[in-house]
Amino acid sequence: MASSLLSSLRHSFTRPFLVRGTMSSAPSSQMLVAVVGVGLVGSEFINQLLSIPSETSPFRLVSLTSSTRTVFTPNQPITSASSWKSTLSQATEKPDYQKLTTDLAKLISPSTRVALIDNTSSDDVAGMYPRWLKAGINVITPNKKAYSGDLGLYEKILAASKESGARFLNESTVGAGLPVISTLKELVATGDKIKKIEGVFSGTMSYIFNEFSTGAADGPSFSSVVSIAREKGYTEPHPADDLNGFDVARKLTILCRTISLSPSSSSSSRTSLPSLQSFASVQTTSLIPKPLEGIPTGDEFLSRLPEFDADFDKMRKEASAEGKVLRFVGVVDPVKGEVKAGLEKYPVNHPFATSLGGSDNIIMFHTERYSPRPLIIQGAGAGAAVTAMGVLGDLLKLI
Ligand SMILES: NC(=O)C1=CN([C@@H]2O[C@H](COP(=O)(O)OP(=O)(O)OC[C@H]3O[C@@H](n4cnc5c(N)ncnc54)[C@H](OP(=O)(O)O)[C@@H]3O)[C@@H](O)[C@H]2O)C=CC1
Ligand SMILES: N[C@@H](CC=O)C(=O)O
Ligand code: NA
Repeated sequence: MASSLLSSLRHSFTRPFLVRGTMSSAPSSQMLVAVVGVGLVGSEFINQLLSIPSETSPFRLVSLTSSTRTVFTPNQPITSASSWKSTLSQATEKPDYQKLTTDLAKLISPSTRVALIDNTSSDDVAGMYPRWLKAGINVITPNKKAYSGDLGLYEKILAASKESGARFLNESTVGAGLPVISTLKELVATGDKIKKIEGVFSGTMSYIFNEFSTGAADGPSFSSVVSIAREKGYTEPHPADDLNGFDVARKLTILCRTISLSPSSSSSSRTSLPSLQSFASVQTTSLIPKPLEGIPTGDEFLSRLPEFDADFDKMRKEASAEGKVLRFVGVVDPVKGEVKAGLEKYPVNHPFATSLGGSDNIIMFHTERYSPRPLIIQGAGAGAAVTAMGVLGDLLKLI
């Protein structure tokens, strides 16, 4: 998608340009890109970005920051997918977000814009968004922390973006690369009324229950499928952040706030949604056994999870005896004023039982226009490739 869109832009962009005294052949209007967080999604994003041919790309990768190191090279953009890791690992500078803000802001000009991509799950990095936006730096992220956290931070983000005109885009925060946020924005911006959004919003929970609860009374142990979900890169850095339902609660909060964002969204759908102070206001059922609450590392958590396999096995057997499967679902219901996330039982012939595989998400938008049959979006909802694609898709929206 990236290269065909970009090749159509070739003629309008390709002209010589000057960055701090360096001449090179590249687009006249350019977007300088700084990446913070080079884990699973971050690394894949960088590789996808660098796979766009540099002659046609309006993007220049000028900064990389991990949790321990940072590089800032506006005069010599990073172009090599095979060497960026060693460039960063040899860097001696420590991350300094105040300095990065100042350095990036200095690069902004009528022909040069800047986008910062946050591929961490850090609250501290999310807390920087208002400052970055105020400085005119566009922010793109799959990190749910800012948009689902404290309402005060979210309001500061909206205000900073309005003040400077810099944009914040977060498609990959819900359904990874699936077009969930953009679809919802278009529904409400064109005047449709959201009656209910329901679905399976967690790739991890989807994978776990697709494998664990198939309708049969027996199957693999709960702890074993959780470990595989982690190995496949679906879980949050700490898998308990998925199993406690908070990841789904965060996604539901983002959907609620996205509905409220549009000035043309109907007053009825806006006012009947509860005003969420944060994702913690969502009615959520946790799957974490009480004795495992608060375990600081994912490794320790997973090593103790087998102690509770028998409890999960009992739930599977009960569902099977009723001819049902277990699925972890989320609901945003502006009509009832309800937002909730929890484990439910569904008949074995229900779409949540028959049509999902792997890390699939399924999201059903019941709206005034899409009624009685909902608009349905389905596909992989976690994993580095699809998440990074959603982030790169957002970056492409800026040009
Ligand atoms: N994986 C998926 O399927 C999806 C992920 N997401 C979101 O994408 C984001 C990244 O996920 P993922 O790549 O899987 O997670 P990873 O744990 O693989 O990567 C996160 C990276 O962020 C780095 N990091 C943490 N704090 C900081 C900091 N203060 N400054 C710079 N770097 C920092 C970590 O470094 P270190 O290891 O050194 O701590 C780590 O490399 C998360 O917010 C996640 O919720 C969204 C949709 C799907
Ligand atoms: N851990 C999350 C990753 C994407 O948001 C999930 O499993 O859905
Ligand atoms: Na998405």
